[in-house]
Amino acid sequence: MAIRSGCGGMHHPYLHAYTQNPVQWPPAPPGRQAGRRYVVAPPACGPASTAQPPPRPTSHTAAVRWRGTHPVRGSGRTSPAAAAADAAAPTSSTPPPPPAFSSCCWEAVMARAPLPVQPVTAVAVAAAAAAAAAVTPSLVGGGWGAALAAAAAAAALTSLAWPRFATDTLRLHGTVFPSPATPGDWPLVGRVAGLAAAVAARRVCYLFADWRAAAGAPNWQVWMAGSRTVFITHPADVRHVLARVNPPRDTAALASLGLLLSPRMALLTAGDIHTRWRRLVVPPLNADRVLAVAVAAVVADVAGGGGRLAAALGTAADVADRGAAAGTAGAADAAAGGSFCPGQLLEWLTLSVIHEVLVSQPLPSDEILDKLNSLLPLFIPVEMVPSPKKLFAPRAVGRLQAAGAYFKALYVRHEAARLAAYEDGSWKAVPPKDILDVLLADVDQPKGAYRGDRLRLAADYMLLFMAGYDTTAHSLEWGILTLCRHPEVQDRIVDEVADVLGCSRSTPAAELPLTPASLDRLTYLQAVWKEVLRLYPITAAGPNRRTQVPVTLPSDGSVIPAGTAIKLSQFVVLHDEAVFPDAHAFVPERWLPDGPGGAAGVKVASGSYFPFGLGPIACPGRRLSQLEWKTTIVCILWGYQVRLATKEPVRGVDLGTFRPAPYEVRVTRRAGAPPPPACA
Ligand code: HEM
Repeated sequence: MAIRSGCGGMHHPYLHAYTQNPVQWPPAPPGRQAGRRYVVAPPACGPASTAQPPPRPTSHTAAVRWRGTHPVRGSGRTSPAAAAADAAAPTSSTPPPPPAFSSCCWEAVMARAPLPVQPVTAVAVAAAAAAAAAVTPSLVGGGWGAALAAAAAAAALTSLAWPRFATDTLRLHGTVFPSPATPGDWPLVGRVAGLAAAVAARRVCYLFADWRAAAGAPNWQVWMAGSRTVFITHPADVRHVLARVNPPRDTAALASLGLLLSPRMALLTAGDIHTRWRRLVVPPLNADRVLAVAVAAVVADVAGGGGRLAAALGTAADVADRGAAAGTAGAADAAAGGSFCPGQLLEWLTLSVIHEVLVSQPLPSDEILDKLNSLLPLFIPVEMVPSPKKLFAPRAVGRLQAAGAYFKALYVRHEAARLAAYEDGSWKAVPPKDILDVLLADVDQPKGAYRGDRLRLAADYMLLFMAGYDTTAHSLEWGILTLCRHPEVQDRIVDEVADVLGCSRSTPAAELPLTPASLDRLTYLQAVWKEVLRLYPITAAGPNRRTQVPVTLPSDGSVIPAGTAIKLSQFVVLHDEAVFPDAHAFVPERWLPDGPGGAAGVKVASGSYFPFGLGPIACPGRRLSQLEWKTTIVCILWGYQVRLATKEPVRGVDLGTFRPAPYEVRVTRRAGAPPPPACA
């Protein structure tokens, strides 16, 4: 049965989609869609390239010490199981046989040998500048000065106009994809203004969904200041590009991260250096003992005597109890502290967990959280200004660098303390107990991931803090919000915990037998987690990559030439009606074999599910985040029922990570729940 989200009238169509009236995707163009499945229409003019780019080399997993303790997923290689799953992917996504070459059209010829954009552009720009310099003095008088000014102006205009003309009109660079026919496209700068407005309004992922609707095709293109971005949202193409071709991330689109400490931060690197880093870090991040530490840290905060979230829940429930006894439940409760905003508490929780995982210590204060939170609003504006960014946004860059220096100092402190502990014997380096042990064991190894580069190591240390906290916190915010709207799902989760883990309702939440293995047995909870992340993917705008070789898309043989920026919008794919029937409704059952689509439906949905990315450089924190989410939800629901206290509709906010606008929850003690722990 489909369960619909229940928050009232919102403004944007895609926000509105989460209300009682889910909107349908606009129909796919003829030939692209049949029933629920994509079918491939033979191209009118067959593209030429039959050659697939060679798969990128994938890494081999696992530092020896951790072998056997981590799942293959995210370890940096494509496992045989993953390859088999890929091979068995639904028919909608199986690459069709390559179309035969037809010499009838120019595009097909160029698809076969797409010209690299930059050299052609450089020649056009130089020619325009030379012509302007030669002609201007004789036309308007003046000497070298006028000639130089004219050359510069001609070069600037040509570098904006030529790539678009060459690609869209002359068709020099592979397939021309449809462009969204929405207002806001200016001839020279393309959709820069529209994007800037969406950034300012924090609705970038919704803009991409608008573009998808306007383009009328799953893959489309937009121009921004002389460069083309191809958006790929056809599920088969997404899988092909991420899991098989695996182009590197578009470092130009992530340059602000490199300003923090080092442009050699793992997220910005590719090839061997990145492979070595993944081999070092991914296995321990997914090792059972590290995951068990994470689960225990969550239980301590949500259900333990001294936890912040536990305290907030307990206080709010006490107020509700008193209000109920005095007959004043409602606004009076809220005024008396009977409701709270979970956002900050969840960020504290997830940062505490990653702190434990990294350095085996509880988070000492709010300082690191404040530093990280102050960074996020800086990234997008710095990203939007041209390079050199220091020139165009000196203050924001200065603040980014100051934050980088803070994290470098933090790493240096942690390293010094750990080395001292090794020295005085209070901490054993072998076997490694946390990520800091793993990093320190490697840093000076001549064949290791870092080879003495401590600045890079500090940058990656910071990356783990950054990537590991707000993503999971927002997934929990979305989860709690969704559960507030669906009390019946709350009850079903509690029943499942009691049944599957064999727990009596009088067991305190802190004593539930929660481990990575036991949480894996909660299949309904798993379905709820997946569905929340489908409806609200945290990196909603999606991974961005840049092709290094020409890529032929399996859906229709379109060719994306080397050097093209591509975006794979999770928000669009994960709301695609062709793959997820009733895509804007909350339907956890779609992930259960006995749900509405049956086992086949689960298979189709799974084939297009990628909130953590896909392929060799997908998110290595998926499992950690999943366990944090499940543990938090179980610990909350075991003791309490949650309700939304905020009356207004809760909007989605895309600030690089996609989160709900702050909202308040009210909690009441669940009937039969054991008394809360005494506060430490
Ligand atoms: C709901 C939670 C999370 C979501 C939705 C998420 C999503 C993602 C996505 C989409 C990527 C990029 C994949 C690509 O480019 O194809 C990524 C990368 C990454 N994530 Fe996560 N993530 C989450 C939690 C975490 C956690 C808890 C950690 C903890 C360590 C983490 C660490 C990383 C790192 C280090 C990378 C870069 C990987 C690389 O460069 O190879 N993430 N994540």
